[in-house]
Amino acid sequence: MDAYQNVGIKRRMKRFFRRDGRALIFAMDHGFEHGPTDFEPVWEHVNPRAIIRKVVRAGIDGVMMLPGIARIAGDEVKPNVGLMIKLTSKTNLRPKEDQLLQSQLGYVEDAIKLGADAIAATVYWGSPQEDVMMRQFAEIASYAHDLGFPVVQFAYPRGPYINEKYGKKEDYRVVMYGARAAAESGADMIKTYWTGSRETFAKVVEAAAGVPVLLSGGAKTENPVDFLKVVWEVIEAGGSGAVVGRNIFQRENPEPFIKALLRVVHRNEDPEEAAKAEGLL
Ligand SMILES: O=C(COP(=O)(O)O)[C@@H](O)[C@H](O)[C@H](O)COP(=O)(O)O
Repeated sequence: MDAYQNVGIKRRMKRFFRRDGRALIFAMDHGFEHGPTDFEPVWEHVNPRAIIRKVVRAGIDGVMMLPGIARIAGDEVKPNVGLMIKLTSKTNLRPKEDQLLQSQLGYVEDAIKLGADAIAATVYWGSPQEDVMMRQFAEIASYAHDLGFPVVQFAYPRGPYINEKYGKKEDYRVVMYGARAAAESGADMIKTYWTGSRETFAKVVEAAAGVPVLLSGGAKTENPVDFLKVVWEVIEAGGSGAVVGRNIFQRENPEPFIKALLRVVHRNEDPEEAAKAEGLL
């Protein structure tokens, strides 16, 4: 028989993942992490209620946010949608030498009070401050797991030695290393970078040894089909879905785009066909 905690973790994972084991999650921590200028392309989306209402209406599986946004607008995340609360971040205003650190800005108890179904934290693998983030993640994960909550790691390889050794942080060997480190440190879900091809992303998924791997969206693509194609490759590679921010809230009309993404994630639809079906082409 499972321990109580395991039952809670499994049950809460299902708040995000459908029966096919995949999820499309909306990310909305940018006002803090990048600054409100990220919302300038469609300024009405600076209002968390306005954008969350749209993504929920479009059928999103989960929403990720920091505790303060959950306090302001968490009630827009309807009970059938998973709520992921992230407890670490940094501002873009920090001096450059401190940009490779995510600090803890909230507590597991508060995320639970706010109705979280999962708790998230970032680790910049390869950062000179990797040690701090590893400990932060360990503390958050240990406590959340004790209480039956799944923990999501944003496993982002970033640091000077990575650039020196591999040239870029998206090199599949680096992303694969971060995903493996996330799995070995006890994550229940992993969010990481696109590696540029289905073959290399498949290796990232394998390195994660059964822990679901989700794509971290990245900058908005001008042509929506370009992003749908990346998500399609992620799914074909065995990825479990995507966590998407700018590609959603920087679009004037995000609802048909989300519906097209859901077609790709949950129905393996061809990206162009999905875009056509939702009137994007
Ligand atoms: O990790 C984040 C930002 O990462 P970054 O430092 O911009 O690479 C998250 O805060 C975002 O929520 C995540 O990147 C998903 O949003 P998009 O990248 O799709 O906008």
